[in-house]
Amino acid sequence: MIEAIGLTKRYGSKVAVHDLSFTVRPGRVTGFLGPNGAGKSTTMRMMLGLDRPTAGEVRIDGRRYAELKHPLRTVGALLDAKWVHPNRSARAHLRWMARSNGIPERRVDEVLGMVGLADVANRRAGGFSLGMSQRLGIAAALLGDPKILVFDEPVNGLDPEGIHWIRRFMQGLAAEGRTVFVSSHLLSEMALTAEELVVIGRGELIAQCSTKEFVDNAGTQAVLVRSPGAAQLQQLASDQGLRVRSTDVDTLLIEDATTEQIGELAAEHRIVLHELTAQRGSLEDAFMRMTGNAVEYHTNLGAQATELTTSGVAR
Ligand SMILES: Nc1ncnc2c1ncn2[C@@H]1O[C@H](COP(=O)(O)OP(=O)(O)OP(=O)(O)O)[C@@H](O)[C@H]1O
Repeated sequence: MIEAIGLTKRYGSKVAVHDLSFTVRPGRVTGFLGPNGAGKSTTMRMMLGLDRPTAGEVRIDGRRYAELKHPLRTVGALLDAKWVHPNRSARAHLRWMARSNGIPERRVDEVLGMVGLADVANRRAGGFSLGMSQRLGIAAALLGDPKILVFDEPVNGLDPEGIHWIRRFMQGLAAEGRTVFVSSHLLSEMALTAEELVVIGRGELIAQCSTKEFVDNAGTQAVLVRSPGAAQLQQLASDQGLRVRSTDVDTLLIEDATTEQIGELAAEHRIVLHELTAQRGSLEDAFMRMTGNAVEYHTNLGAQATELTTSGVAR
């Protein structure tokens, strides 16, 4: 389990992370979601003892990183896939890491097999594609067989096959009972990968909840209606305070409404409907609205939900 408690990081006057508290539990993939610059990498670096918090702390199975007796056996991380000596082979790179951390060398071939790099184990890591480098980074994270894994944007720049592989691999690690914490700036990606989400914007917590709950709330709801009585229905819906756009003579788009609501309104006034369809706005657009600046967004997502003020600062 990973616990962030009141985590804050300032770089001079820049506040990268502010009073961030959340919990990451084992047995599922938890997505760490936020737009570029939201503070995900900074938070992950603090988790791994690579950056010192200005305030607050991170506990890994109840301890600070610096207190862990065998860090690599407790928590494995992929932060920067290109962090290898370019002239070393994949196997030599992992052997060097294993040796310096008291991990038996036989584990090297095990992890190379797990990530599908056994056939290229003796090739120069500097010549690896991004996808292969990511696999090597994951192999390094797995060397100590840790129960906790932290991956920073592992699918960035990968082709669909690479993305699919990493997604399935992370889900497999979680299914073994491990704690898997993975960052991304794409809600659509996290919706397919993670069961639980920690969402941040401008260094502050926006929500911690299940992915389903977040996605259900993130998409804007609208109802598309096609009807010979569109004009009358437009008037009725407007009278109820709904925002209605007419997209064609017989077609309306009614925002923040449900199909039940519009269907019943039409029935009450004996208006014939030819189509009644629920429409979802783009998930990414909704996500940017929720995490970006200059938005007023009220959410009741999860226990730790916060409310964004017009300046985008959570309170
Ligand atoms: N060493 C540093 N010195 C000054 N500012 C920094 C430093 N590291 C990060 N920042 C700033 O802190 C903020 C958070 O950055 P961070 O890299 O953690 O965000 P992120 O969510 O991981 O985004 P990205 O996906 O773009 O890396 C950004 O505004 C960034 O410019």
